[in-house]
Amino acid sequence: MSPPMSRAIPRFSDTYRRLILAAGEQAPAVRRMLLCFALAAVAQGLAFACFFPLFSALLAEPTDVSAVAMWLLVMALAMAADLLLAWRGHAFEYGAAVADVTHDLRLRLGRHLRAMPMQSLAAWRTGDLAATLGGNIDEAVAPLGSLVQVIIRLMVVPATSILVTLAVDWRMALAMALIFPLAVPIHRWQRRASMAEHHAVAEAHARTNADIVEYTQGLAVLRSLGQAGPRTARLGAALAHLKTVQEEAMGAALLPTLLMAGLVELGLLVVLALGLAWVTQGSLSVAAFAALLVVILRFSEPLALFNELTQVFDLMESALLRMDAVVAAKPLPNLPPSPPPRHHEVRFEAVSFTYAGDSEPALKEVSAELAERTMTALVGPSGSGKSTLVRLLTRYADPQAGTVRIGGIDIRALSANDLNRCLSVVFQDVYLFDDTILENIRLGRPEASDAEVEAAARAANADAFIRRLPQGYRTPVGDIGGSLSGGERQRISIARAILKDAPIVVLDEPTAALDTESERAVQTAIDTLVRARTVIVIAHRLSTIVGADQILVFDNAHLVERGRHPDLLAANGRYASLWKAQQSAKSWHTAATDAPCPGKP
Ligand SMILES: Nc1ncnc2c1ncn2[C@@H]1O[C@H](COP(=O)(O)OP(=O)(O)OP(=O)(O)O)[C@@H](O)[C@H]1O
Repeated sequence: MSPPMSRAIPRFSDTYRRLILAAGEQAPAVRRMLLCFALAAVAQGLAFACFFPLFSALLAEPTDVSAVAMWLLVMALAMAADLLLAWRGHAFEYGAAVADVTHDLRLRLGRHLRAMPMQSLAAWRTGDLAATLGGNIDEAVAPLGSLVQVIIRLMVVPATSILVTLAVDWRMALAMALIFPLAVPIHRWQRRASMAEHHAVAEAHARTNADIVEYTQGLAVLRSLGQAGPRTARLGAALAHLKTVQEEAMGAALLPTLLMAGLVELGLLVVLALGLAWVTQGSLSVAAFAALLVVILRFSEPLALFNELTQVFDLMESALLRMDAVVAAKPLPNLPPSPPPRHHEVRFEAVSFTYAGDSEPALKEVSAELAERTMTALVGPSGSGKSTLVRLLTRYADPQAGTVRIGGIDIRALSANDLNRCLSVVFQDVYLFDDTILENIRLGRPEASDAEVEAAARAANADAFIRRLPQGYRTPVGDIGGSLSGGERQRISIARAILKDAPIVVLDEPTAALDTESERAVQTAIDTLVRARTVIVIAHRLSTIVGADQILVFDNAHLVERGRHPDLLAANGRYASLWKAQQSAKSWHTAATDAPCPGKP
């Protein structure tokens, strides 16, 4: 999904404001470009207006040669000014500025993504974000020069011509302006339809994009589950939806466009009829009428295309809106800054948290103290709030009530860098980037030397298998990604954490999905990582945490028990029943595997 967006017809002034915002540091250049286009259009309007005196001088008896020459000169000067100003405006488009705007915009949106709370980021699907950061930026910026120039011209040239004509003959000006009162509602109707369709097309695009990314990323899993076919059908449905929406969009825009073209033709006929009547009556000179026809023909044709042009404009608007939605996600508010903590015990003080959109809290008034250099295990049934507690420590989001402290300091007073330096998180799913193994480990501490990376890998029990890879540490993950086992990926992730050397380590049960042999190798790596650190481990298999200094037992968003393994067993409460359930499942499993296979002696 992506955040909702407004569907009102955008005013040109709104698009202008968004464009200037999107242009960032290049905003003055964009403003200059728009001004040049507007002035060029005024110059063109003035050039057209010269037809009236020019034709009058030309058709006078006898021909007023000096006046003809003068008006031709004025016309030529106005046209030269038009050309010069338009060229000046285009210099922006053809210069590096458009590339600069696009580049800056990507960087700025990237910075927003980094500062965006993880909870807001999680609301976007990956493909959706990729479409916004990739395609939408180009859609918003690329048409800037040519499109804006044409639209400005279409609005300013007729307006200027009409104003000048007003000074010559108010009836002709009125006749020329006849087209506009009817054109405005048709134009608004067309834009309303086109805006709705553009949103639908943009959403369908984003959905298809996200589906394609998900499909390709999950293809291995889908194949293993035999679901590649059914899922392809789902992707096919998304593509079919996109096609339908695109067809509808074209259909919806057609009628207003045809009406507009018809209206312009009708306006021409009316002006023609009126002009002829006035000429016959003798209240309008033939020269003025001829000039009127030239001018009106010159701008009526592009006016008929105005609707089609504004559709591209709406595409730009829709892209700008999607970027606005990224920018609208504000970073979490910080308290007045504090220096980094000097010790690293963790305290949760009456913390309550409800996810955006959920009605039930995920944590309710949880208070716990995790002493420095001790191991705390979080246990409890699925959905009881264990991961949420850890997320609050990483500032995935801030709790609605209560405080999280490291070394006595409210984490909202720590800079993102200081908080990040305090924490290493080892997840169950390890993400490896498309780079070498060496660089993947170096992510833990980018300034680490090769020797330090290798030392971390040795400590994480990963050195031996890395050296067996075709190019050792310099093997690109893309070449071997699929052939690394879960345990090997896990050890790369632990090597990262060892290299990072953060005082607090969070383990999201990294051995849960491993076979016994990999588990042993990873456990050795973990033992090195957690030495002399404050450790929080989310555990599903209670047998792995019997030695923990403290076990926090969660149930339905509440912290219901705490203590060491033997004490909790003796208390015979929630933990004891979880333990008994796991033990009996284990003995049932052993009994089942010990039993002879049916049909075998
Ligand atoms: N991103 C999210 N958006 C909305 N609700 C969420 C989100 N993540 C978790 N929840 C809800 O919050 C509650 C606590 O979830 P949490 O992941 O903290 O539980 P858990 O104990 O870690 O579960 P598990 O052992 O299955 O990982 C659950 O009801 C869950 O559905």
